[in-house]
Amino acid sequence: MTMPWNESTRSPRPTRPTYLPPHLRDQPNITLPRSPRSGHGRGRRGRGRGRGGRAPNPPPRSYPRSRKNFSEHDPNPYPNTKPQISSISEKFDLLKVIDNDPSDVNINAYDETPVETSGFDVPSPVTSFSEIDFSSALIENIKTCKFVKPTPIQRYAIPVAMAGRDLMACAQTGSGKTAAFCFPIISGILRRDHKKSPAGIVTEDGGLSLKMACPLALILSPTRELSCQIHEEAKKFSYKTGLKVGVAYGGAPIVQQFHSLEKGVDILVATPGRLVDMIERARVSLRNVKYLALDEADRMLDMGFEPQVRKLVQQMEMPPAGVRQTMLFSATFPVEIQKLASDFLSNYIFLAAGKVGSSTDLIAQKVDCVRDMDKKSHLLNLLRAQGANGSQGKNALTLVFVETKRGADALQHWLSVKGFPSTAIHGDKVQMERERALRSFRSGLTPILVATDVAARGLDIPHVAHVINFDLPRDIDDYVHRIGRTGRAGKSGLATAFFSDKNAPLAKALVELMQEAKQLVPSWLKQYAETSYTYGGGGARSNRFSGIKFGSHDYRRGANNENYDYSNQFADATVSESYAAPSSPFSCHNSHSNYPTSSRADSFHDGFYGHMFDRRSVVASGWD
Ligand SMILES: Nc1ncnc2c1ncn2[C@@H]1O[C@H](COP(=O)(O)OP(=O)(O)OP(=O)(O)O)[C@@H](O)[C@H]1O
Repeated sequence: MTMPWNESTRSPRPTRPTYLPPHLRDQPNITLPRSPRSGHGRGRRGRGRGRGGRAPNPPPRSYPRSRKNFSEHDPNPYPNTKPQISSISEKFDLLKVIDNDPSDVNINAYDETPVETSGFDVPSPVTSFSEIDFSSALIENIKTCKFVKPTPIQRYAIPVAMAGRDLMACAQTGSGKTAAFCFPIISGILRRDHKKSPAGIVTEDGGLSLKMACPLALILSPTRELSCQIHEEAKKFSYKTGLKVGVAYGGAPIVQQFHSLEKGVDILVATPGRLVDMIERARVSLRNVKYLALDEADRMLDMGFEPQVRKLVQQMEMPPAGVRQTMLFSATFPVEIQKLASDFLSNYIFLAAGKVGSSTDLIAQKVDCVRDMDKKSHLLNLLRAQGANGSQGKNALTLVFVETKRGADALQHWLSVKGFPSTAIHGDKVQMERERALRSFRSGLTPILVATDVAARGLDIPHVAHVINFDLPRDIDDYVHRIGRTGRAGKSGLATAFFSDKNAPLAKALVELMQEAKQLVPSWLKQYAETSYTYGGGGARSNRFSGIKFGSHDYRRGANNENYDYSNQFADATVSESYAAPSSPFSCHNSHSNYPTSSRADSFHDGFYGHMFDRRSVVASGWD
C-alpha cells in the first residue's frame, strides 16, 4: 500500500495512510484536507472528544476554510475498483449494499413467530408490502432488494410507525428490524413533504461561514460499523427518492464527515459520541428532527450510553417526545431498560416478535464443557472438524468471541500461526484496521474473525455459519446478540459456547434460553444451573430474570397499570419445530462435580497466549 507523504509537514515522518470513510469511498472527486492537523480528524479541538463532557466549542480554526485547501490527490488506501459514477445514488447496483444473496434468504422461516402487541389503538398488521401506502420509489427499492414479503416485525412495526405512533419493538436477531424503522422514516419524510434535504443553516464564526446540517430523522446506533451498515441500508432504501442519507461516527476524520453533511442531510445515522461532538461544534442541529430511531436501544440506554443519549434527546434542541416520533428497536429489552426507555416515548406501542430477548431457533446452540486451559486445543479441533466436513468452505465464516481486546489479538495471532487465516476486531484497533478486518472477513479472505463485543450487535455479515463463544459473556443478552450474527434472514446457523467453571453464574439463564429455543441442554449444564448462583443485582442489564419472568413482555403489564389496553394479537403461536443442536464429538458430558476447579482460571491470565496481563486493564469495549 502506498503511504501518502504530506510534503507540507515539517517532520520527515511519513503520515499514516489517509483515512477515507466507507461512505465516501465510492464517491468520485473526494478531496481530503492537506493539513496535518486535520489528517485524522483530530484538529486541536478534536481531542478528548465525544464523551459528552466538553463545553460547547466555537468551530475549530483547523478546519479547511474552503475546498481550495484540499489536496487533489486521492489518498484512498482502498482504491476503488468499481466504475466511477457521478452521483452516489445514480446506480443502485453500485451502491455498497449488504450483499445478502436473496436466494439464500428464507423469510418464510419466521412465519410462525408469535407477535405480541400492547398499548392503545394498535394499528392492524399487514401481510404484504403492497398494502402499505409507500411511495413508488420506495416500493421499487424494496423490490430491487428482493424483499418479497415483510418479516413479522415489519408486518407489525411498519403500520404502527406509519400511523405516527411511538414504538418499542423487540424482535429476534436477523429478522429485519433495520427495514422496519427505515421504511416508515423514508416514507414519512416523503409523505409529509417536509422541506427536503435542508442544506442546513449557515452560521458565521469569525468571518468563517459554516453550514449546520439539520436532519429530519436521526438513527442512533452503538458502534461505528453498525452505523455504517445502517447508513448503507438506508441509502439503498432511499435510492431515487431524493432523500439524502448521512453518517457520523467516531474514529474517522470529522472534517470529512462535516464536508459530506454540508451538502444536506435528511436522514442522519450516527454514533452518539461523534454526534454530540458535531452538535457542540455547531455543525449539526437536531431542532428539525421529526423521527428518532434507536437501534440496539437497550444498549443505547444502558449505563454506557444513556447519559449521551439523554443529552442528545433532552438537552440539544431535539423536539420533545410527542412532537417527534420515537422508535426503539432491539432483540433484547431488559425490564429496567424498558422502564428507562419510557422517558423518551409518548403513548407508545410495544411489539414483541418472538419472546423478548430470546434467540432464534434457526440457530443450533451447543455448549461444550471446556477447561480454560483446553480452550485453544478445543477450538483447533472444532475448526479442523469444520474443515474436514467441508463447512469451512469459501463462503462459511466463523466468528469467535473473546472477552478482551488483547485476548482477541493473541488468539488471532495463534490461529494464524496454526495455519488458520484469521483477523481480529476490537476497540483498540484504529478505525481503518477495524474496517479492514471486517472487509477481509466478509470477503472470506480470512474466514475466521476473532472479536470482542464490539462485533456482537447488529452486524449483518452473510455466510457467518458458526459463532463460537470462546469466552462466554457475563450477560445472557450479550450472548443472544453474539450468536445472532449467524442464523439471519431465515437461514440456519450454529453457535458453540465453551463453558468453563467461571461461567457458572450464567448457567441458569443459558439453560432457560436454550430451552426456550428448543435446544438440547446437556445434563451437566442443568446441574450447574441448579447449583450455581446467578449474576444479578449489578445493573439494569443483569435484572432480566428478576421481577418479570423470562420471556415476558411489555413491562407495563407487570406495573398493574389499568390505563393500558393490552390487547394481544398473536400470530399462530406454534413455535416451529426446533433445530436440535447436533451432538458434538467434543462435548464434555461430565458432571460439573467432576470438573477440575480453578474458579477464576482464565486462559489469558494463565499465559496461554504467551504473556500475562491484567484483564481489568483491557476491558473489551470499542463502543462509540
Ligand atoms: N422482508 C425481507 N425479505 C428478505 N430479506 C430481508 C427482509 N427484511 C430484512 N431482510 C434481510 O435480513 C437480514 C437481517 O436484517 P437486519 O440486519 O435488519 O436484522 P436485525 O433484526 O436488525 O438484526 P440484529 O438484531 O442482529 O440487529 C438483512 O440482510 C436484510 O437485508
